[in-house]
Amino acid sequence: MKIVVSGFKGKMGTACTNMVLRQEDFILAAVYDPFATEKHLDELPQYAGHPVKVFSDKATLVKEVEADVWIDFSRPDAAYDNTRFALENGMRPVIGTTGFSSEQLEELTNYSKKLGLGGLIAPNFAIGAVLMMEFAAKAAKYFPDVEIMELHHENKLDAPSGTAIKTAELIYEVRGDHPQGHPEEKELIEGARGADYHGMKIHSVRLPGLVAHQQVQFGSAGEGLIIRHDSYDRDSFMNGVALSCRKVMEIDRLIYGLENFL
Ligand SMILES: NC(=O)C1=CN([C@@H]2O[C@H](COP(=O)(O)OP(=O)(O)OC[C@H]3O[C@@H](n4cnc5c(N)ncnc54)[C@H](OP(=O)(O)O)[C@@H]3O)[C@@H](O)[C@H]2O)C=CC1
Ligand SMILES: O=C(O)C1=N[C@H](C(=O)O)C[C@H](O)C1
Repeated sequence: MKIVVSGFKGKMGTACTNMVLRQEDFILAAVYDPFATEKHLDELPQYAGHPVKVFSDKATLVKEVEADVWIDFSRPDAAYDNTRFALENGMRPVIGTTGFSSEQLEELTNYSKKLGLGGLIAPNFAIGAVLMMEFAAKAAKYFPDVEIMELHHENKLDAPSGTAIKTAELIYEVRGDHPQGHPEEKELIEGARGADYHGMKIHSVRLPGLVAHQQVQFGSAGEGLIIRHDSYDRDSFMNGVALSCRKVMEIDRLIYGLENFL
């Protein structure tokens, strides 16, 4: 299977290129980044002995390279364009980049169906994070009062995280709208109670030293329940990305969420 890694210079892009090079049935056909130069390959030890084409221009890439899968870990503001581009050019998208609106997800899904091309957009590729979301949705049936705290490294561009949004969506499916806290509560400093998603609060923490962590905290009369997941290392996402590259070859439309492959 021939794979392009988009955003290859980044933290996740670097982990993905290493992962692709480690898999016997994967070929790293090309790497893409709008700001890349050949010099970047020389600087990256993981490419030693592997002739890989580097592109800073998508149009040139598709003229010179044929690939089955487009892995993308770039920026929230590039996620839609890159996914659309992959589909338009016959590459199955495996997208970890966050920041899609629900309208964009719907449009891309419809487009992939028209083309009959498989793909996946997943806000989190760590198996433990998928389980955390499923457990949280299950608990919400019995514990409708919940707050989500997501904690990430200080270079993260989007807040709340894609994982927190997906978790909130799953919980909303179970419990619906549910105002929380005192009806007369007032924020003395704006934002003190976090973001509000159908009554549930989402808090975003950004600190050096963190990777990706989320705590879903439930409260009920006289008891509490905390479901927590920690990614200590970006390797935590790689089994999910590798699995998804194989699975998108077997389906004929774009899907949202790694849980669909587990
Ligand atoms: N789904 C999941 O499991 C996970 C998702 N993520 C998501 O992946 C994304 C990337 O995260 P991370 O690797 O930490 O970020 P980084 O900032 O480390 O890497 C992003 C890279 O993308 C490059 N880039 C900028 N614009 C484009 C573009 N238009 N096309 C392709 N590449 C581009 C950047 O280049 P430059 O620096 O020169 O601008 C940078 O090298 C984020 O949205 C994050 O939330 C992260 C971890 C797990
Ligand atoms: O930016 C990150 O690092 C991560 N982004 C994803 C998200 O927004 O949920 C997945 C994971 O939390 C790491």
